[in-house]
Amino acid sequence: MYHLECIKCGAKYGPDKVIYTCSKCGGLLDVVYDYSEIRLSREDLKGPLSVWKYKALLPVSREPVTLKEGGTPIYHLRSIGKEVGLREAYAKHEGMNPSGSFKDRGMTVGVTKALELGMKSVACASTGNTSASLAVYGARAGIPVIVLLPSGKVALGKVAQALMHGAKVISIKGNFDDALRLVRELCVENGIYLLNSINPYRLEGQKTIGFEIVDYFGWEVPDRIILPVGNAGNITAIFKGLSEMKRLGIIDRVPKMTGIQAEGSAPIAKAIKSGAASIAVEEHPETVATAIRIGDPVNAVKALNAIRASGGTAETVTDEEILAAQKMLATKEGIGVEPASAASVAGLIKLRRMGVIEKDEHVVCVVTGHLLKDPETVIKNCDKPIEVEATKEAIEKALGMKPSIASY
Ligand SMILES: Cc1ncc(COP(=O)(O)O)c(C=O)c1O
Repeated sequence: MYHLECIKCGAKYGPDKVIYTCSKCGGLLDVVYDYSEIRLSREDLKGPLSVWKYKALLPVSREPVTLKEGGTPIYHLRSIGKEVGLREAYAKHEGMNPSGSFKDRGMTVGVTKALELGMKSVACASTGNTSASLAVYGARAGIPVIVLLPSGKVALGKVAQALMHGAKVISIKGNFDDALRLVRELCVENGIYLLNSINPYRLEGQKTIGFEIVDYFGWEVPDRIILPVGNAGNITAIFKGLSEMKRLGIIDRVPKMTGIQAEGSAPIAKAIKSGAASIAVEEHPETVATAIRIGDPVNAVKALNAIRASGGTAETVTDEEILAAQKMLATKEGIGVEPASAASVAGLIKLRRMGVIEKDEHVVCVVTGHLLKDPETVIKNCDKPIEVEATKEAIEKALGMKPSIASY
């Protein structure tokens, strides 16, 4: 059994209530299980990785709306690790989920919950990936999807997905924070189910990233998990899930949760660095990593706690560092990710060079979305294809080769 609980005033709500924040104090809600009832051991968790493998710690009872999400690969970062002097550096590639980002973990649970609650339509505001994922899972479930996007600031692949999977796409003349404020009002006033990460059920799905990481390493807990941070749902979710596993005796500690933000959009990193109790909202967030272009992260309170309680940290990286890390991952490791995802690896490089990450640490970077999500940024930052006549000689010349014998 489980209920919803306000993290601020402790008010409790039944699992069937459609509610996103505490109606008494406005605080964020958590899904809280009756942990004494959950019998779960390492023995019960044998078999391949997937979101629904961890059903005992997920808050739905009906058949899930699923596209076989989760089970994403973990890669050893041999070249990057060598370059920064870190043997145990890994990347978990969440771009290998059905819609190409980690959001699918939240949506398989969130959309299933929407059906369980009898909701007839779903909506979200999005920097792109949430909308793509919700469109996919709404289509799978057969319910209408509405998405609000900040006009001109969403990567092309993500808009294409939302459109093709049949969502009603509204582009607003404002930023993500405006879109989220508006969609919250829209949902509450019109009985539409809100599936942004303020919805605690969505975060339950996302916590399975952490489960899969410790499961993959044979329940050996990495020293640190590094994530890009936007609305701060993911870092919060992974911390919650791993804290639950610790409570159940499946693991013995929780990794240092480490959040990376783009320099122009960094309210959480700034609060961590200054020791402030709460964030100062960034009115005009800006970064090439549009997925994390968020000035007023809705899960800030939870994220600050996750970082501090785990002994982690937060850091900023420049757009140049993000794009350089994206290129390094692509060309030196064969791992294709979108800019926001590369922020975690840019953060790894920076924190290692600063000496914050020690050389014998075991570190996992979560790379959150696939390279093809944002083709425009790639095209802007790579050499253009070389156009030549359709002859072997022209190709050889373009490749700087000596003309072959046959052409004499
Ligand atoms: C690719 C990618 N990385 C990171 C994030 C940030 O995740 P969160 O909002 O949970 O901090 C997002 C959010 O949209 C994203 O799409």
